[in-house]
Amino acid sequence: MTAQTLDGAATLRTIKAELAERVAALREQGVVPGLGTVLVGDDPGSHWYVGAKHKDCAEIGITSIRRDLPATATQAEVEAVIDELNADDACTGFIVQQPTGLDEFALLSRVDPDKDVDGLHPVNLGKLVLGEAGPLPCTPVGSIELLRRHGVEIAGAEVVVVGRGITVGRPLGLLLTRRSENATVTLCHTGTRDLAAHVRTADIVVAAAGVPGIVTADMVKPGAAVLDVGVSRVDGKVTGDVHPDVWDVAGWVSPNPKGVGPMTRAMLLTNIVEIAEKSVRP
Ligand SMILES: Nc1nc2c(c(=O)[nH]1)N[C@@H](CN(C=O)c1ccc(C(=O)N[C@@H](CCC(=O)O)C(=O)O)cc1)CN2
Repeated sequence: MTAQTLDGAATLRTIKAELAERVAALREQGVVPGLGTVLVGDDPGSHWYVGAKHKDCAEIGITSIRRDLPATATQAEVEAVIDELNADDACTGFIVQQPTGLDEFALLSRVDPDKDVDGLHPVNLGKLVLGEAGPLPCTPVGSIELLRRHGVEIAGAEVVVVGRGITVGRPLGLLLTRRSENATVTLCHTGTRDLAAHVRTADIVVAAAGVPGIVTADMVKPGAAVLDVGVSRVDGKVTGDVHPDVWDVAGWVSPNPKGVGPMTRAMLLTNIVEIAEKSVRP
């Protein structure tokens, strides 16, 4: 058996086509959405991600405001750029690309929560805990959207998330246990005693530990859906957390690349468009 593909690249194309229509409608009403990015340093991966985000924006009519700073930039210099984007009316929302090597909690906290298209500001993460509306973190919500658009049943599913990071694992547990998703979630991490025993129970596995190949075929229930979120670079090549032999057992697998990564970009675009639409119809 070979698993079916949870195709993030194709889904991104579909979502961009849908959003292009919404952006065109906004422009007709005189609203031009704009994405800002703050990038610190020379990490080639981060440069690629930021470049891809601006390319996506250009394709669907969102304008770009790009602020690239050298690796020597200080906390105060980055905070000054954040203040500038907070005050810029042409900037609907913006992100500080991680990692920065600086105090990221302080940087995230300085972003105007209403412009936080990453959904990672403490106020917006707090809203997620409380079940209030707000921008949602892009990778977790993109993972759910990928499953939904491929018809994978989430309600009632046993989900095992491997990884408790702030950008993926923790918020994903909160999203999946909302009434609208109704999944049962087990959050595993480096302190989990028997990871394989937990993963074996799962209808849906989300591998977001950043450990190449940590989820192997012997751990996966036949027919399960497996999302590969982890990104490591092995010999310069993107390598995920899901071992290739999982494709022989699972029902669905998201490849890596071309799985969850493009969905992160799709949800960033969605967050910008939603904030812009709110400015027209609050
Ligand atoms: N401020 C943020 N920083 C980071 C986030 C984030 O959500 N907000 N997540 C990751 C990186 N990330 C988004 O910025 C991201 C990851 C992957 C992709 C993507 O499209 N990947 C491609 C392949 C890329 C490659 O070949 O290297 C794919 O998976 O097909 C986009 C964005 C950390 N930082």
